[in-house]
Amino acid sequence: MVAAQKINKDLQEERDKVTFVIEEFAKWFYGGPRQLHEKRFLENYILSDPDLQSDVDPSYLSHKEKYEEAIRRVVVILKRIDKLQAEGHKIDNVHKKVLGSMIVSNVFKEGSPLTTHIGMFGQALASLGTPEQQAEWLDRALRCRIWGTYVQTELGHGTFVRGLEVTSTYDPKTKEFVINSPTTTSYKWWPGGLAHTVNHVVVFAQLYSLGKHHGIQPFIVQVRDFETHKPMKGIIIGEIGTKVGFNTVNNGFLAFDNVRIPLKNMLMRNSQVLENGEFIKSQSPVLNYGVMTEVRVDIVNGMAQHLAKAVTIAMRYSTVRRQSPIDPKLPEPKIIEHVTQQMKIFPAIAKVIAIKVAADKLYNLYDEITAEVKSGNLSRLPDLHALSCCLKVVTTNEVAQSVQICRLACGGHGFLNSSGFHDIYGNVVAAQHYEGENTVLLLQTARYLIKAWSQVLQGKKLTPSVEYLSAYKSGQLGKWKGSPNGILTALQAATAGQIALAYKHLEERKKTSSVEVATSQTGIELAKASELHCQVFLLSSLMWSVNRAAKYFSKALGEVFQDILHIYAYDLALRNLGSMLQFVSFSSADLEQLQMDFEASLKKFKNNSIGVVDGFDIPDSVLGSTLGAYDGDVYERLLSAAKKSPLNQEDVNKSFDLYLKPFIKSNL
Ligand SMILES: CCCCCCCC/C=C\CCCCCCCC(=O)SCCNC(=O)CCNC(=O)[C@H](O)C(C)(C)COP(=O)(O)OP(=O)(O)OC[C@H]1O[C@@H](n2cnc3c(N)ncnc32)[C@H](O)[C@@H]1OP(=O)(O)O
Ligand SMILES: Cc1cc2nc3c(=O)[nH]c(=O)nc-3n(C[C@H](O)[C@H](O)[C@H](O)COP(=O)(O)OP(=O)(O)OC[C@H]3O[C@@H](n4cnc5c(N)ncnc54)[C@H](O)[C@@H]3O)c2cc1C
Repeated sequence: MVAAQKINKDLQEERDKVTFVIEEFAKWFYGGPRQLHEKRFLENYILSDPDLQSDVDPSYLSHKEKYEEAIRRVVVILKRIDKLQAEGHKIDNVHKKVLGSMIVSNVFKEGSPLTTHIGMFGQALASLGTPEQQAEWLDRALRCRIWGTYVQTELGHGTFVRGLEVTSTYDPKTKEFVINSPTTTSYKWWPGGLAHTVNHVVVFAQLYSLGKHHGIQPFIVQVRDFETHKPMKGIIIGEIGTKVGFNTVNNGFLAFDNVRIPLKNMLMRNSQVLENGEFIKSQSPVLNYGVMTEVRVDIVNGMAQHLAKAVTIAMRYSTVRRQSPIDPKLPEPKIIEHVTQQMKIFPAIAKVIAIKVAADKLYNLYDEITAEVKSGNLSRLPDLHALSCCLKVVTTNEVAQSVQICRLACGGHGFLNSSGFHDIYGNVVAAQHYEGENTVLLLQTARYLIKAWSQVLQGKKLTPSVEYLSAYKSGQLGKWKGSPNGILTALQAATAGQIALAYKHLEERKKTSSVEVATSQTGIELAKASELHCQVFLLSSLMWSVNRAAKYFSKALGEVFQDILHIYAYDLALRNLGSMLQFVSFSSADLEQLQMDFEASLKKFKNNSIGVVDGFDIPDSVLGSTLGAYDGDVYERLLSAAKKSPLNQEDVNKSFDLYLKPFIKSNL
């Protein structure tokens, strides 16, 4: 990988201790040798374009310049993909594999204006459009010849989709829909790329036909002219301003002043409007929510990758950095020798793997269930919805927290933009807001859990992800054992106990209130239950995967997986003691032992920790960090990045002559 590179001595010393073959781990992490090879090929091919080698650090640019530079880079990459295809390389879905992945995360540190085109517009056409509509728009969209975005949220409503205000009224005389934004709160607000980038949108609006209301439906609208890129007639469009992160995503607003579109522009795979205005209902209104589910699944996978970047930086830096003698007779140690440093970083490494494994399982479930839905069987859609909602929430929350911990683990230097943490953090916390607010999504999962508990009470059989509720009801859970398996059982007991309590309080409240009010009043307990249920899923998926690894991988790698499982399980148990204590009996000796086991697991993993982050296989060109580069040349990189600051391009800044000097003189 880096044969010619001079590696920092301390880093090399730690790498020499690694007991497993890193390449074997990397192949597993990327889903197999072919996938790893393809990822590396694309990274090299795309990122080696000379036009991406510019010395411009976008963090020093103005808001407007940042956007313009982002669009320049988008086009460089699109041309590179065209070149790749012209040279005969056949890679399925190559635009998504490049522009919707970590490969470009250092090119677009604050997000890409094409992310929602890649991640949502195409999906909306594919899952909501008819074959004729796909023939008209999908291929051009996939080849990036038209650019679009997913326009749902309004100033006044994001969560409660049924409350959206934009209307689409069918006019049978002209066979057109008239799209209109009746109020200020009906301005569409937030969609990525909407402001100045896209020329098409899939917009969600309240459909009216022949005087009747037919709920929220999707429509495709051209918002900018192909030649001039000026807004089309009746389109009011712009940007919403700077944000905590995501500043090159070009999030926009949009209002419609009686914009007319032809009948064929309603995406009619599910519901339809006929020429005479007659409305044909879809099998289920939630079919229009499919794109959101797909993105929630993508987010879970994305979170593993963002955290992989953060832990790679923190781990390599902690190996290179030396500070504060532990034994006064010895030199200052690598900071990773401090056990508290291990406590910060190793559980975060374990989380990357747990989240990756959960994302893989969720992808499989998604593929299975969407195939069933396509053939008209919607019976397992609630399983997918419940799992994708809580995983989106818990992984974005956990990764946001862990990225912070990794940043703090790098001391002062972690606060520099050049460390890379700031941009990772901005991208991660954005995902706590978008694609369904986190509390709201937990409450969606809770609806499913309450139904499952009611089935348990009726003695019915449950789907595998909630089967543990039956085991709890029949008294099989609740005894503490300090192994990962015992921790899983204790967490299952805590979750089932929490669901049972929420159910009981819900039933009590239903005696005096409607079911909706009672559910709202029980929200705190319901959200807690969902969060715990998700932790059960994460731990059980990791256990399943680690046990499987024992069969398929070398003994050395199998042992590393076991170490990771132990760290993950102990850390999770320590963080959830409060919830477990309510439903599981512990002695104080049990808790003391748990703490000891956690500390021992950190120690055991230590020699392989650097190997695992190397196995995440993130090249420097993707990592983009002064602290985390493969060679560990931290201090030279920090200095050379600082020298690039525009303020350092001159000895004296003009503010001296303008302000400081006159002030000093006037006080003489
Ligand atoms: C460069 C590096 C890249 C790396 C990659 C990183 C990965 C990232 C990938 C990509 C990045 C993309 C970048 C940004 C994208 C952001 C995009 C957006 O934000 S688009 C807007 C999202 N908006 C929401 O999510 C609204 C949230 N609200 C809702 O979903 C609904 O309105 C909800 C569920 C809260 C309430 O809906 P009700 O009021 O209409 O319906 P009710 O009555 O509650 O539910 C009816 C039934 O339908 C089920 N349901 C609801 N949603 C469902 C669904 N999606 N699937 C199946 N069932 C669903 C419910 O559970 C309920 O079922 P029962 O009655 O309990 O049986
Ligand atoms: C970076 C970013 C990118 C985005 N990209 C897009 C995009 O491309 N396309 C698009 O259409 N949208 C996009 N959005 C919008 C996003 O999906 C919504 O902002 C998000 O779904 C949250 O909805 P909201 O803003 O209405 O929050 P609100 O619902 O107003 O949330 C505010 C508070 O109210 C609480 N609350 C609301 N309802 C309930 C309830 N039922 N029970 C309990 N508590 C409740 C929430 O928990 C929260 O604490 C984006 C947003 C961001 C931040």
